[in-house]
Amino acid sequence: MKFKEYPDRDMMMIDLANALAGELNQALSGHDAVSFAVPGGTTPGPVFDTLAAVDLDWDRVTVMLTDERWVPEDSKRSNTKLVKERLLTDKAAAAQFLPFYTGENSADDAMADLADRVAPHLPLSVCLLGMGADMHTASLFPGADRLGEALAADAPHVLPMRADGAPEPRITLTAPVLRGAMSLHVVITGAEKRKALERARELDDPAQAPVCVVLKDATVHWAE
Ligand SMILES: O=C1O[C@H](COP(=O)(O)O)[C@@H](O)[C@H](O)[C@H]1O
Repeated sequence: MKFKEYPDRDMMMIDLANALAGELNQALSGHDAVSFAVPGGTTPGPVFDTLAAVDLDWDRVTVMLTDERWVPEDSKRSNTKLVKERLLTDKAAAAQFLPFYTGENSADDAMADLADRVAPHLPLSVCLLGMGADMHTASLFPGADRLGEALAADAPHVLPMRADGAPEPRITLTAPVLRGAMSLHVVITGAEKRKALERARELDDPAQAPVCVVLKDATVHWAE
């Protein structure tokens, strides 16, 4: 794991956005189309604000979420809402977006079709993840109902997930997809998450600390 500590959050968000833009640009120089997976939640908004204004061949970039909450797009809890409002604006509005929430009754109903839609975009060119203080990443939560399946080497690309720590059902990219990304970053803030990261490294067990699935290959970005 590479760990980058920043003097403050503003510097981290700008620096990280520039690093992601550089990696997307490099991927675009070698491929006709590239994929970019991004987290939802409360942390990545400022990274998206900077990235959205970057000059890139965004029309050759497919953006997807690392995970989605099974709520309609107009819900405050929707990760799609965040991405549409903060990332897919300005220059990045030219990117393609691959939504996970389909409006079907449940994430289980959507899973097979969604796995087929994700497949052509793998391996992910660039993947940015968040992490919760409970050491979940994407929607791989400790104790989640299908965590074992999602951690398996032969896991499907996406799986529905329910967990005590998650107020609504989720759909998430699985461990092999996340681990297979050509470039992996995790963005976290605050003392609690830094402690959680240290705990995850001690445990070194994705069943207890799901973020461990990516830590070996990821750069973790942290600011107080
Ligand atoms: O529920 C989620 O949580 C994680 C972490 O979110 P944060 O609010 O603590 O930054 C996020 O990475 C994930 O995409 C989201 O669905």
